[in-house]
Amino acid sequence: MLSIKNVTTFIEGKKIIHDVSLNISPGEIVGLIGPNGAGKTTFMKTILGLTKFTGDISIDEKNVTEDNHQALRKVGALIEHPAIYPFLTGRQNLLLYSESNNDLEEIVSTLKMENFIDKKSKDYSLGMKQKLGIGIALLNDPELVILDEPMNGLDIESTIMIRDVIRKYAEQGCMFLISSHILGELQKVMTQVVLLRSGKVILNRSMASLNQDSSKKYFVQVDKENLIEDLLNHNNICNQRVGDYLEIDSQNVNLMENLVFQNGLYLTRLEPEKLNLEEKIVKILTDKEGSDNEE
Ligand SMILES: Nc1ncnc2c1ncn2[C@@H]1O[C@H](COP(=O)(O)OP(=O)(O)OP(=O)(O)O)[C@@H](O)[C@H]1O
Repeated sequence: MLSIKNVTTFIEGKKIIHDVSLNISPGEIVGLIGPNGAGKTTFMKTILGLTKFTGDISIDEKNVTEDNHQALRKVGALIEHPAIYPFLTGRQNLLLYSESNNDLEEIVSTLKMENFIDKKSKDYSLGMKQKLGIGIALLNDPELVILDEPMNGLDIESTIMIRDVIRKYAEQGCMFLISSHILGELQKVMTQVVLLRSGKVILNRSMASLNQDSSKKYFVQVDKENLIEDLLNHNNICNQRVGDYLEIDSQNVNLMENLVFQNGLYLTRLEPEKLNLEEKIVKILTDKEGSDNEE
């Protein structure tokens, strides 16, 4: 378990991360999102003991401090640019970190790197470097893997492959913290979403609960459109016209259905509101902006 309690990070005396708390359990894939400059990379670096911070960070109850990285023994990371020696081959780069040859070979094959792994990495494309960087992060059976924008430079085939690899490792209990600007991509793998803004966590939710949330409102349409609004108003059911349908709260759906039935109307549409993740995030950020301005 990764446990982060009240962590505040300073860079050059400036507070970049503000009092963040977060837990990640084995098998969880946490997506870290937020606007440019929100502090995602800094937060990841802090977990890796690379910045000054106050608060507590522990991995399996071992504390991470700026000068004691023992707790990070089972942590793999790819932050910003992969740390690759350009005049070594990909395999030689992996060998610098690897504790087991079998594991190394498996990673080369899982990440489909056979056709370039024995060439000098100075000649690699962006995508090849990225795959090698992810390979280094996955070496030695890690308990936690931290990936900053892992899909950078990857083609569609490689993106799908990396997604499958992340899922496979998570199924075996590995924890992931992954940042990405491509929300749709993260959405396909993450089990929990953390939204950072100005160094503060403004959302930390499981994807399951976030998806449930979107069903708070329902769209309703009936055959005799002119009657339904009056019927709902008469029975104190709050509703709002949006184009050619009405929007009502989910707790009023049963009542509305009974009224429609009792009054001989026919429901032609009843659907939960489904915002996509991007719309939800924009809405959360805009709402937060509004409440900040009121403060
Ligand atoms: N070495 C540094 N010196 C000074 N300020 C820094 C340094 N590193 C980061 N910052 C500041 O910290 C804030 C957060 O930066 P960070 O790179 O963590 O954000 P981010 O969410 O990863 O951004 P992006 O999505 O653009 O990559 C920014 O205001 C940035 O200017």
